[in-house]
Amino acid sequence: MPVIYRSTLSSQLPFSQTSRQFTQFSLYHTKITFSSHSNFTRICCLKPSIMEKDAQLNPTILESTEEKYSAELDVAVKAVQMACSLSQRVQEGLISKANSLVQSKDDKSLVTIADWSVQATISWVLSESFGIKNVSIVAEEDVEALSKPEATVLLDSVVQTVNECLAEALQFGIKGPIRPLKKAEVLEAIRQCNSIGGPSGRFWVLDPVDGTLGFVRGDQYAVALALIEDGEVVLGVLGCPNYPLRKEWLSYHQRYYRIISKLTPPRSESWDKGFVLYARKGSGKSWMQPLLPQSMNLVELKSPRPVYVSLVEDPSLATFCEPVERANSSHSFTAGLAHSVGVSKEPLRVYSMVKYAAVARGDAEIFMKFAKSGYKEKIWDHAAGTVIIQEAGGVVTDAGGHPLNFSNGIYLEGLDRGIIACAGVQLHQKIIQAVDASWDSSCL
Ligand SMILES: Nc1ncnc2c1ncn2[C@@H]1O[C@H](COP(=O)(O)OS(=O)(=O)O)[C@@H](OP(=O)(O)O)[C@H]1O
Ligand SMILES: [Mg+2]
Ligand SMILES: [Mg+2]
Ligand SMILES: [Mg+2]
Repeated sequence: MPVIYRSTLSSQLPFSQTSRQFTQFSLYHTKITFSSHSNFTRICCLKPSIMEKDAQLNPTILESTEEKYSAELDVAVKAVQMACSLSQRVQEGLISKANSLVQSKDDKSLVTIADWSVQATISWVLSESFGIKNVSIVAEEDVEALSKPEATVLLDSVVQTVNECLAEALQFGIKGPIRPLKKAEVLEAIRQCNSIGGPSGRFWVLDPVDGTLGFVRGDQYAVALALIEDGEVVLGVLGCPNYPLRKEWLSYHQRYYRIISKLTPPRSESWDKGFVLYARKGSGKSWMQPLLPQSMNLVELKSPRPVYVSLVEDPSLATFCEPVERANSSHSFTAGLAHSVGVSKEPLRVYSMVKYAAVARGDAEIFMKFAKSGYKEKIWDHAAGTVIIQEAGGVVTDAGGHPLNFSNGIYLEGLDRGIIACAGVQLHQKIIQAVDASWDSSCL
């Protein structure tokens, strides 16, 4: 049973919260053995510089994580499975018809019927499952553009897409509505995601389609849902419908989607393309579940399996990933960092939080994002990915080495320069040092 232990030696350990993290620590130092007994945990350390002698941990069991949030996680995974199915269908339509149901927002970014439809669907499922009064959601999209008189066709498409998805809810283990939702109900479900987050209480964070640019280009995108309680991300669920079976295909971009969709009918088999990753804070594990193929129901789905970050520590063997668009992150700055720490492989440029998935699954060792000065990162672009990488054994901080702050509204307030996620502490430290060494001479 995963149990959180608080170590009396926490000041001496880089990781001190979970058994998985101890195991991770042991992998770096290979001199620690970890054993757990019924009421105490013992660490045997053969490296005197870390610990003088065998040591016992404080046996206080802070909390059994098995039960907490299990209902929320169950519903969240099912809701993201539904959202992946919905967005796959919309993406297939967009690509085959060069559809006009893509809009530009005021900030010139894109929004599609999938963004609104996923937001409405997940909002509806959460409210139905936990009661509308108990659900507070921070999410990316609003109803402004959809509510305009000239947006009737757009709204009709969203309503139809939501209802098609909810009609299949039972297949995903969710009770659907007794009749199709009306326009006003769909708008209300989207509008209800108007929480502004904050330091206390519980709220969900949703990016219905992360990487909308990748989505409209037939490429990678993600559906990201997280639960935050008292400022901490406690659950993360990340649907990656186009994540390929072979990691090398991640860099094929749209070509991959076109080739694969010709070779195999979409959603024909488990594990051929796409999955949902999820993690619960403190559990020490991140899990991967295949997407639910059409015509299969939940009980037939293959069991989830755990994922772990890569054990590669040597920068020359490491792969780093970053946003595709230069406008979203400085490619030249990260190229300089990579060079200075000895990363020689080509960067893996992929849309969306699929980059977090790549690190969590061990397909890449580093993710870096350095947005232009003045841009404020939103919590929904990072919450789910952060907890999933951490529980898979990795490290996620800002460029000053501080944890990301999800407790201050919709932005990652106080973010120091950029975001650095790594499979291991050593790579992470090297990059943080490289940022410090080169920041003043950068133009960021
Ligand atoms: N100027 C600027 N700088 C940095 N980041 C920005 C910027 N503008 C937008 N965004 C946010 O980036 C999200 C997409 O990030 P990606 O990593 O997918 O970028 S990229 O498309 O691969 O370049 C994207 O998420 P989605 O809108 O959900 O796609 C935005 O929240
Ligand atoms: Mg967007
Ligand atoms: Mg996003
Ligand atoms: Mg989005």
